[in-house]
Amino acid sequence: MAAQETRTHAIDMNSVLRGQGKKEIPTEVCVRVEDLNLFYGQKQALHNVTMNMPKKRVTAYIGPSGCGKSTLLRCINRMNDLVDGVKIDGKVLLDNENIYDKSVNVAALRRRVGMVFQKPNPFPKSIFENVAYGLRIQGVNDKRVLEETVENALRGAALWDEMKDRLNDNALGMSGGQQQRLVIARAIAIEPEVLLLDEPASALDPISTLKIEELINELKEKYTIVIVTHNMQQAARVSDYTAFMYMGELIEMGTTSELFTNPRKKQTEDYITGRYG
Ligand SMILES: Nc1ncnc2c1ncn2[C@@H]1O[C@H](COP(=O)(O)OP(=O)(O)OP(=O)(O)O)[C@@H](O)[C@H]1O
Repeated sequence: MAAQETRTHAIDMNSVLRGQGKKEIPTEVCVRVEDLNLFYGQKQALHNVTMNMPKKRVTAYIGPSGCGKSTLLRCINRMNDLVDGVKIDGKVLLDNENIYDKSVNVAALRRRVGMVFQKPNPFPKSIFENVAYGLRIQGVNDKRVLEETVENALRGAALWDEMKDRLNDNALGMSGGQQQRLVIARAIAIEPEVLLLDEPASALDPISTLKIEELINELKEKYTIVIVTHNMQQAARVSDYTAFMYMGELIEMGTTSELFTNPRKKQTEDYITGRYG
């Protein structure tokens, strides 16, 4: 696997990520977006977006407010289906299967593609029950299985040591940063393949932000992560690949180091050098 990945980088990772230059999908691509257009009523919010998101890597979406980052992110677990008047054409392939096919079970899809929002949204339940929630709705009630899963998920979200003696406390009593890690624990408890993070640290203080960033770095060993961020330093710190969007279009995507040090498009350069946005 590692050798294969290295080879693909050598081919030209930029063209592979944009879905150009190669007809077949490289095996390590987890999510591929293909000719995606999205309309909110009459307003087109995404224009012909094509990109690949590699498996077990972090891909960041950056771009000015309103450019379509969250809209694109929400296409990956069909959250936009919940918005009235949305029309989507094109494909989003998860492990080569189009998640917009009629046969797809959306609830099952959302188990494979977990999502964490800008504001932590724990349920008004105990810490334990927040993390066990996904299993409970799948009908799992075995105490041992639940305890094991909750512990593993809290460890995975770097919360176990802080919370192991407070599992029965109400989650709403946790700090914002702890709540955000709890929500991540809730998402990983059901072992998704992909984690979508929509500005997960923007409501947090710098120390909690750092913890989330460290966590993202650990989580990518197991999950494919896609993160929307307003913060370019954060994208540079946490992501392997960065996609720059502008007015609903994907302008450029590449490895994070290339995009920030050697952007190919003037619009990208203007944005990362602070000339607009
Ligand atoms: N539910 C909705 N109904 C109608 N228009 C929407 C809806 N959600 C987003 N939009 C519009 O789609 C465009 C893209 O919005 P989106 O939230 O995806 O951008 P963004 O890049 O994530 O912005 P921000 O960085 O400010 O969160 C914007 O013009 C926005 O007003």
